[in-house]
Amino acid sequence: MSREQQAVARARKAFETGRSKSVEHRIRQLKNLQRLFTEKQSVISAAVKKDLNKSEVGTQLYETLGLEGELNTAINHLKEWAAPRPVEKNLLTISDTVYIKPEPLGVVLIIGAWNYPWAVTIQPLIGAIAAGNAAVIKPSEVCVHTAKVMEDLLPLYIDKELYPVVTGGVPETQELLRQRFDHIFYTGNSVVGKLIMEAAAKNLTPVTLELGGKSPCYIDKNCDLTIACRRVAWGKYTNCGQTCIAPDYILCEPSIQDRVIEEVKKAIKEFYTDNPKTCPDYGRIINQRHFKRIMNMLEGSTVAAGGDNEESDCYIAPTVLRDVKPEAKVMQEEIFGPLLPILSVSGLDEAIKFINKGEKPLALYCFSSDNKVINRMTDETSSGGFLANDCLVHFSVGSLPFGGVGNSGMGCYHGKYSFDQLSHLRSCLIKKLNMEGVNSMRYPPHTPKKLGWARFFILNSVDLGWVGRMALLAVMAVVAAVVLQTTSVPFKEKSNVHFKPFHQGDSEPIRSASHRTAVSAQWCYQSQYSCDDTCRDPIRWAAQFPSCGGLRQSPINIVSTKVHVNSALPPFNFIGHTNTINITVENKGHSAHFALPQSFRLTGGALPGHYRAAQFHFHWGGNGRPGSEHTIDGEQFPMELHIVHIKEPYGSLAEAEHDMAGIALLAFLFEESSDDNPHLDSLIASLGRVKNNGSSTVIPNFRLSDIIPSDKDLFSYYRYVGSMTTPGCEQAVAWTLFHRTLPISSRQLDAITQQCRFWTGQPMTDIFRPTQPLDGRVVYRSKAGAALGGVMHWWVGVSSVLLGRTGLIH
Ligand SMILES: NC(=O)c1ccc[n+]([C@@H]2O[C@H](COP(=O)([O-])OP(=O)(O)OC[C@H]3O[C@@H](n4cnc5c(N)ncnc54)[C@H](O)[C@@H]3O)[C@@H](O)[C@H]2O)c1
Ligand SMILES: CCCCCCCCCCCCC/C=C/C=O
Repeated sequence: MSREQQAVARARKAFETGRSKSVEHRIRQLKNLQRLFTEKQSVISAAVKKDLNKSEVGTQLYETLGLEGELNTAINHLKEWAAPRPVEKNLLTISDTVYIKPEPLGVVLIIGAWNYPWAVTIQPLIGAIAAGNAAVIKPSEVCVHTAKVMEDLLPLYIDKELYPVVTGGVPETQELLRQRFDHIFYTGNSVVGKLIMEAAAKNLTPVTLELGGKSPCYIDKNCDLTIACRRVAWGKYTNCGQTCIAPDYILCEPSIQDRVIEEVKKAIKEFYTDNPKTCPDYGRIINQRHFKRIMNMLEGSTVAAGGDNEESDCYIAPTVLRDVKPEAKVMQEEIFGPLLPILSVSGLDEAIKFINKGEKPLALYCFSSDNKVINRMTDETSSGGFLANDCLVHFSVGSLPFGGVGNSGMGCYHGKYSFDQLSHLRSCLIKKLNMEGVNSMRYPPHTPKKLGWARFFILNSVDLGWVGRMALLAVMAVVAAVVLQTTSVPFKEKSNVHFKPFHQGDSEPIRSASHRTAVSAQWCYQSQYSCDDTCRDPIRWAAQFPSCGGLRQSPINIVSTKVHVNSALPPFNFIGHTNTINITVENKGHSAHFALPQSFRLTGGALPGHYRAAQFHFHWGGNGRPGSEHTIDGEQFPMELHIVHIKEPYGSLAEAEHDMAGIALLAFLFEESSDDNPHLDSLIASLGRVKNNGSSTVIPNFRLSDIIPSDKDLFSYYRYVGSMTTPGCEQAVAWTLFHRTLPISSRQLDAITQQCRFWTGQPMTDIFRPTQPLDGRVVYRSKAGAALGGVMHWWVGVSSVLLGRTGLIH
């Protein structure tokens, strides 16, 4: 048996013991890797210095810092990633337990490249360990010193049977490729990528190919060229251009070429001094083969800056090439070195055409102050990743999938994507041996009538929460009976089927804090949108947050003559609202949130369960403009208060979002009064203390009952099912909009709207989402004196209306 065969066989045997599957074992191994990076930083850096002349700080900044971040994320989220993931169901599966169970694939082969030898080898390993696999690690032999350090150090920290390191070059890798793996994760060039895929095909082994290619960089004349060129120079010359996502070449109009050259030259000097050769932050070409390859590319091009080189030292200065033609040698393959060609294009149209003529790149960069240019570039091209006005940094955002498309690769990783990429996402459906009547529609003899029912059951997905599900089960039992009446298949079911919801914890992933931050950093209100700002305003939320384009979106315009009066909407019962407490208010970047304790609770109001308060916030306009989210008969009110409650036992919005009534939102509209509303004074004052995104303060001795009327006085309200009004627009909200308005003076309104700033620094005004289509939903209005007994009836009604949109139930 060859050394490679032995390593694979040992890893397989270790995998078969089952120990890699235990979440505790995975976390322990990841923590051991954390320890390695804490304890052996200097050994790691010394080897990388010898291989690529990277400084110790450079190695930390570009390689190990990212790994430490990935380790933290994996350790903190592993339980949630590995937990079963409940999915939406259709009516046929409503009483089943339907979920995705991530499971390990088996033994993964990781083949690393030399340019960021730690980042591209250990980052997939983190994913492989997190997903419960065994992994054979093959570092690049080109990075001689680093490969040796990996071979020596990894077995000292992690389970060496499960995760063996196999060193060697082409023959050793090919021997490994003759073994059977459950996944091959390769990083390197596209030519070898094809060989890897060919070898994998023999065993139908899935592959992830992290390849490279020529990543274009368009610089629009409409932008700050000093900043753009500094960022491009950083992206290009870091690691001497040997970065998979380095901007390969610049496309710009001829009129700005000279300025671009001057600005890039200035940045080179700023980063690497007048003599980059002696600068500790400027690297070297990995070996003489690559040195020669890069130098050959200069043939036929005009050097505008740099060009110095020394073969014995593998040194090539940061170099800029001007007036480069598409036929030039340097444009025929990925440069992977410190040459920066500039090609002339007549404008955006030609740049897009040029990019689309080439292979789909790993990264595409566009520098412009004009959102239209950036939008056209994203809309009309394709690439693994897209960055506007910066380079490289998307690699460090763990919530973004990193990977290529077409010739630049397949599959993706980083953060949870690494976990998913190296897991099998197994579909599970656990049915009970009852409710056979419902199945009769699929059993022969097949009839058009049964097909009609089958269409209804299959084409409707449901997301109704517990009470809704119970109601639908009742509907289904009736349907089953109807189907049976016409088919004479024996129906032996009891209609009181017990549905077992997931337990909190093993149910769904809690959305991570980093994810929420990423979400909040990208979207904006209409008032923030301007030519200079690239944020995503409400009409474009859905492009990034698909739920925002759903059919149950909020806010809405309520047409008072079209609401359905419903006597099954009883009053609420507020618990804790009269308590005096200290509350924290925080500027969240889009609005200010006033945190409420979970001891504040809500029942009644025909809500399907008990709810715990989470926070309240306001939506306002600015400069005398109204700012409510909901409108009544087209009228927008000065301000709107939302009190957010989460259904028990959910602990967060993420947990509640799959339940149609997982969130109960109480909304109050404000009307302008001539006198101040004294109860708002402390809130208004607190906003003055949280002017900027992220700032917070405490309001002492606060009582919610001071700003809203008591539950006894709140029997009159509108109810409909909708969504959160900010991204991700989760369609999980039972909305209650009270008839009773709250007073606020114009002076107070001005004070509120003039104090805070958005995350972008602009004044926080007009923070409301425009009203959304009703899309067939019904708005109900409560009728005073209703009885609690109608709750179930009411939710069945809501369900039927939603389902009735198909025309099958009325
Ligand atoms: N997408 C990414 O994340 C990423 C990251 C780094 C590098 N890259 C790309 O990788 C390329 C540079 O890396 P490289 O390919 O020079 O690295 P490399 O020479 O280190 O090769 C990569 C791996 O492939 C193995 N290998 C080489 N030839 C082989 C063969 N004939 N059969 C089997 N295995 C073989 C090597 O042993 C090595 O482990 C560039 O194109 C760059 O863009 C991509
Ligand atoms: C505040 C400092 C942020 C630094 C972020 C740097 C991210 C750059 C990542 C460079 C790429 C590293 C891995 C490259 C793989 C492909 O070759």
